[in-house]
Amino acid sequence: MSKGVLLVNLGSPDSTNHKDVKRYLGEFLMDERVIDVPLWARTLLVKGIILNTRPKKSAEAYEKIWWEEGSPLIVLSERLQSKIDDHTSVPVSLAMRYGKPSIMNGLQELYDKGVKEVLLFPLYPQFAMATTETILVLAEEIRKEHFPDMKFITVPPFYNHPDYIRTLANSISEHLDGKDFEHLLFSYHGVPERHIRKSDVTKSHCKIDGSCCQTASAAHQFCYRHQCFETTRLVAEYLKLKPNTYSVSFQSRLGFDPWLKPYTDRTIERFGKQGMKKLAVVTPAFVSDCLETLEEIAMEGEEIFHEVGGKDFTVVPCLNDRQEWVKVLSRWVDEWAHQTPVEA
Ligand SMILES: C=CC1=C(C)c2cc3[nH]c(cc4nc(cc5[nH]c(cc1n2)c(C)c5CCC(=O)O)C(CCC(=O)O)=C4C)c(C)c3C=C
Ligand SMILES: [Fe+2]
Ligand SMILES: [Fe+2]
Repeated sequence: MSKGVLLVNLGSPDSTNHKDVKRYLGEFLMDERVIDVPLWARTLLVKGIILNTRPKKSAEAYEKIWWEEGSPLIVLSERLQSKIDDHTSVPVSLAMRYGKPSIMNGLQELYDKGVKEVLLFPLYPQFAMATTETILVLAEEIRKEHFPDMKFITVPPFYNHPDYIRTLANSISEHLDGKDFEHLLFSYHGVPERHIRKSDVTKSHCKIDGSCCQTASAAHQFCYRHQCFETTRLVAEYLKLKPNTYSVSFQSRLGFDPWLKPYTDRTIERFGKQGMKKLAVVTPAFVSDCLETLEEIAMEGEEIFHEVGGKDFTVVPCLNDRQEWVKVLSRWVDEWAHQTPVEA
């Protein structure tokens, strides 16, 4: 059976104009796995409130980070896809969960090349209902309706995979080489605490307290918080970071519900107020630089740190199309592509 790969990332608006940003945010936030309330409440919240105010603020933010070629997230994802495609023996396509290129188009592109077995590859190291799960659910709906003879295999979250940990650790040490910093902050995209409880397959493990994520449980296969802590622990171990020289925080909170804590903005502020002068930040929930890393961390985060007396603020770029990362992903793809199927 002919094989191919579909890399899937989050997506961006088509441009920074208000109409495009509003359309993109509408599609994103009306996803029941992103704002997980009943349809009537989501419609009221998103169309009645958020879309009246947020697009202006978001468009201004996108304006600050937009490249001549387009959205950094899309451009960087395209570069990654093109390099993996060059390094592997099977066709590799790219899709976005929201906006363009769509998952439908990505699957069609592979189908037109004769692909019948697709490696679905969500570009998220850690599992979340708002990222990995929503991609898999939509892709399956499209498959059933349009490509019933296609078969899917899914790449699981790779938050603790030794290749990913090594690549991330090498990228951190390379970017911080020769830089004198007091603390390394691992800032992950946040999610509402409710999402963690919803994804708990045991229905009783995730208490979101000091210890649940460190106590072995079947829940951790789908626990975003556990997986963020594990990525951090393994990278810290690899880099031999000393205790208290690194920590975890969660960024990009939206709305009034409790999200995973501690919040990144408040953490940066606290560090500065405590007299810290040199802070480094890495954002391992994102494989490609995007609005959340280039604007929220590199611009807003730096401003907060400076306002409270901090001096050096260093941001480690995402893995993007880094050579070591391209090699790792290409090897994962080729290992899958050359597996001989086990006869039933
Ligand atoms: C309201 C809920 C949101 C949840 C839950 C959420 C989870 C989540 N998101 C990412 C990755 C990205 N998010 C990005 C932008 C972004 N995220 C939200 C909201 C939620 N995200 C909004 C409203 C936006 C748009 C921008 C804004 O108005 O602030 C991006 C950047 C996209 C880009 O074009 O650059 C990424 C990437 C993860 C990994 C995640 C859960 C783990
Ligand atoms: Fe987000
Ligand atoms: Fe947990």
